[in-house]
Amino acid sequence: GSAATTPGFCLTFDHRSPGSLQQLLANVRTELPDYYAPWMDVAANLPHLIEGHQLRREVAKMPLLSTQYLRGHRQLRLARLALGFITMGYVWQGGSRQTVKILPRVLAVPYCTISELLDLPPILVYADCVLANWKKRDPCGPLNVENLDILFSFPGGDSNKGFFLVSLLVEAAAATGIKAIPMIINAILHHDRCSLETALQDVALSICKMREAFKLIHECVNPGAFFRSLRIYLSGWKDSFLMPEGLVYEGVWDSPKQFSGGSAAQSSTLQCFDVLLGIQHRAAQGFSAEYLGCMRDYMPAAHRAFIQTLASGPSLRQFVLATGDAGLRAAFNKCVLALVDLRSYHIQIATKYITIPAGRCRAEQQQLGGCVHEGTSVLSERGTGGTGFMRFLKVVRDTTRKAQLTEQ
Ligand code: HEM
Ligand SMILES: N#Cc1ccc(NC(=O)NCc2cnc3scc(C#CC4CC4)n23)cc1
Repeated sequence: GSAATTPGFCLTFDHRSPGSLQQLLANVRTELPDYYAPWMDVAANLPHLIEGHQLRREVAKMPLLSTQYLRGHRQLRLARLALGFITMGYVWQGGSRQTVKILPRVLAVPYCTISELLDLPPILVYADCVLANWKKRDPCGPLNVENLDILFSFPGGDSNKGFFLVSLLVEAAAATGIKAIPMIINAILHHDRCSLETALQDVALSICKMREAFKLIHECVNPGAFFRSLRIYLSGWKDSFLMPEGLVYEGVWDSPKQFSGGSAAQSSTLQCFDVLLGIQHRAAQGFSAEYLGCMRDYMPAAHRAFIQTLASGPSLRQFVLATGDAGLRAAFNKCVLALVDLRSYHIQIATKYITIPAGRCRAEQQQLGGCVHEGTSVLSERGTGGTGFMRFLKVVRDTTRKAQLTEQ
């Protein structure tokens, strides 16, 4: 990873060049020993097995495999990705009507063993289905939608691919901003205003590029497919009225355990920029502060450590204010406003892909049979089309806006 050159304050992060990550996921089957074919075949066939109501039967036929033949971080991440998709498919295959209360030991035992090794919870997280769930068609080609594909999918067709790949491209656009962070810390420690201003401009530009990448969502994801299908499979079993006790991990723990549904609050990029800019999401409505904080436990250990290191380092806000330099204040505020802009755009997308389909669904509910109404993460409230998450997104956006530096 890249590190600041200043002794004693070393920022490193586990960013892989796309090349090596693409080696990891080049061909899912060959990437793991054949011994693991039972997992990979079911995971690669998940939409078909779920739609054909065969998933339970396939899992019942699965042997209990040992994790000892998995070699290195990449194979552990790939095995975890496959088992995570199968687990979510297994729990939510019957929608919210027939939820499963027990995860069979042939899944639970290896899934919890690998999760323990990777210091991640035994539930699908953002680092699985966005950060590790992709490969390049042409290994030497560019990182764009045409040359990318996802490895595993839920029912919901191409909208799966759109949702996960657009998120990945937004993350990729953040890379230059994240790489500027060690330079910023260095510039603060060396009182180097010029380098600091340049690095802040890189961060602002990177966040603008993230917003550009976001636009792809409109052509790659269908609101109905997202709301009625994909989001069900991302749901968790913590504070869930559908699974009030949580899930029994057979052969691992003898009482049910609760884990939060997948959320992009598990994305480390925006949390990095928040910490860099000193944006603290207060406990307004009791969600945003601890929710964003808790979600750090659902991030890869290296990402969690990077955020912690950043949070314990010198304060960029204090430094910029102390210099009284208008140019630095302007560069800092440009980063904050770029984040506000990104979050505002994201709220519009959440409205198009959740609030509106939820309203339509509720209208249908009055006429015809019901439709599922519960969000993936703990934020959404049942029946109200998940207004809990909308309040959360707006509080986070408004807190970001208040973080601008005014002349002291
Ligand atoms: C169909 C498209 C999308 C919908 C419906 C959507 C919806 C949501 C919802 C409901 C939340 C609240 C927390 C949660 O439940 O996860 C959220 C949070 C978040 N989403 Fe998305 N989102 C979408 C696309 C994206 C994309 C492409 C990104 C880019 C990385 C993204 C980044 C985030 C982040 C970083 C958060 C945490 C809150 C914040 O930091 O502002 N979202 N999103
Ligand atoms: N009703 C309702 C309602 C519907 C959806 C949600 N939340 C939701 O989909 N969160 C995930 C999310 C949000 N933004 C982004 S980018 C990439 C991801 C992802 C992922 C995988 C899960 C790890 N996400 C809340 C309520």
